Amino acid sequence: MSEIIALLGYMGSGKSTLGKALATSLKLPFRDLDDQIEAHAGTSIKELFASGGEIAFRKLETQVLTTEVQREQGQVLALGGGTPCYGQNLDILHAAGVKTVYLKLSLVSLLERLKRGRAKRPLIAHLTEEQLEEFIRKHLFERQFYYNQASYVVDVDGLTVEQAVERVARACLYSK
Ligand SMILES: Nc1ncnc2c1ncn2[C@@H]1O[C@H](COP(=O)(O)OP(=O)(O)O)[C@@H](O)[C@H]1O
Ligand SMILES: O=C(O)C1=C[C@@H](OP(=O)(O)O)[C@@H](O)[C@H](O)C1
Ligand SMILES: [Mg+2]
Repeated sequence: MSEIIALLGYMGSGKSTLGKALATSLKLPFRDLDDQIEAHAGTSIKELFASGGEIAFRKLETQVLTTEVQREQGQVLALGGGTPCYGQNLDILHAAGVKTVYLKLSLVSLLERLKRGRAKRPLIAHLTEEQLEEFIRKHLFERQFYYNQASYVVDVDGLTVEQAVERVARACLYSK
């Protein structure tokens, strides 16, 4: 079976950014599940949430994920923040032999990043800064149950992109 490394973690943890850099470093193709969903739907995530709501988005997410894990060629796949938390998605990943990596970041660091990056994320786009902190605290607590089931948990708090990539690569390549 092909080697697929999937990055998971909360919104803003760096899945898309580190995924691309990790793929370059490992000389593997890179795919972002959100981009694949947008390509499949022919519209943006924002529009998908606006037109069909989160339930429609989650259905499509599982559908596209199922296609992605069946690829023959190895790849680095950046998941969306909610991907491992819905339906059978975690089982789909692990049953296909995908190595999953949880990019773990503190609440403070996530908040700092998401204050600036919330516009393109429909789940938090409408929140004020104060509401954002409350929301992330609770949401992260709920989602950690799923994130902690990843094959590898890598603490990337305070690391540069290069440092984080090295740590993730080491975790995936040199441990069982
Ligand atoms: N060390 C770092 N590692 C990853 N992302 C970082 C880092 N420092 C700053 N960032 C920024 O944090 C944001 C992370 O967003 P992104 O990669 O889209 O995360 P995700 O896909 O997990 O939501 C980007 O704006 C990125 O430029
Ligand atoms: O956490 C979530 O439920 C979501 C995270 C987003 O991806 P990022 O984690 O890359 O922002 C995207 O899939 C969608 O907005 C829903
Ligand atoms: Mg992303």
